[in-house]
Amino acid sequence: MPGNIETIDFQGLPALRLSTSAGASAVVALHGGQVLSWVPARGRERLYLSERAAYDGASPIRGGVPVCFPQFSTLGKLPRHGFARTANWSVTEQRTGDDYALTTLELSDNADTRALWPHPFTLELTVAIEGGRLDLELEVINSGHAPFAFSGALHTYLRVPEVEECRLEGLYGFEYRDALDDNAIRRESGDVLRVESAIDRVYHDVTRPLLLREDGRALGINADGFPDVVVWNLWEDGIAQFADMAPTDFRRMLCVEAAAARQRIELAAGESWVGRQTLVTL
Ligand SMILES: O=P(O)(O)OC[C@H]1O[C@H](O)[C@H](O)[C@@H](O)[C@@H]1O
Repeated sequence: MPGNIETIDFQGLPALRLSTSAGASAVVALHGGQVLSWVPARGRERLYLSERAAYDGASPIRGGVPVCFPQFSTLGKLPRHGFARTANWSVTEQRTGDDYALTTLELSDNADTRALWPHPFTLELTVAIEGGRLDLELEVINSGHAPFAFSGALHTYLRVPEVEECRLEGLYGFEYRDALDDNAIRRESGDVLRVESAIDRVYHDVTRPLLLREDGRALGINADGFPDVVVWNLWEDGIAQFADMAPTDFRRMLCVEAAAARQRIELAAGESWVGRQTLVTL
């Protein structure tokens, strides 16, 4: 039996469900072009999706993999994380094979995006599942006649059994900006990052794949094109300020984001840029 892709209704929003013969699956909402679920073959859900997430078709959905574009966080004048995560994307490709399923969603400039950001562009997000692997590829195309610059991220919310038991490896020696310490620039001194309090850091120019070890299992996290890695968890006091997350959910999630957050990426007219994030169960 080959892989399968079906159109579904997810909490009232149109979405695609991808599945493979080995039992892997993913759900991708057209709202935001957002992956909401990923279950690897012989595994369990690996993405955090809040039970209190809003599905009103206008708000960002809390969890999964929001696409932040053309602005990461508040690094500019646009709404936080830009407009791609609240825009309606369309499906341009669906492909399945014996052991994989793949879809591409697209978002191009329109009156709403041009009112906020005056540039012609196309975004293509390709989501592919195969065995224990999720591949996300974001292509940014400058379809206009002038250069533009953007920042952004694949804002991946990983579901973890207990955040304090997790160990994130691979960040040793990299410089980071600490948003919770007046944006101080520091250098990671530990081989292993343990999250035991609120964290909001942008690690710069990370050139190694990361490994998230949890109780008895591990996830490889690799990025390409995106220079930075954001690690984010609100912890107890922080999450209390968020209406769309349950108070104890800080224990169930850890954002490890593939990002272009330190410097904007310049894209000449007619040029394109590609960034990827791959998650692999180990
Ligand atoms: O609440 P949101 O707009 O989705 O942003 C959620 C978070 O995204 C990133 O990880 C930023 O580093 C955080 O500072 C921000 O709070």
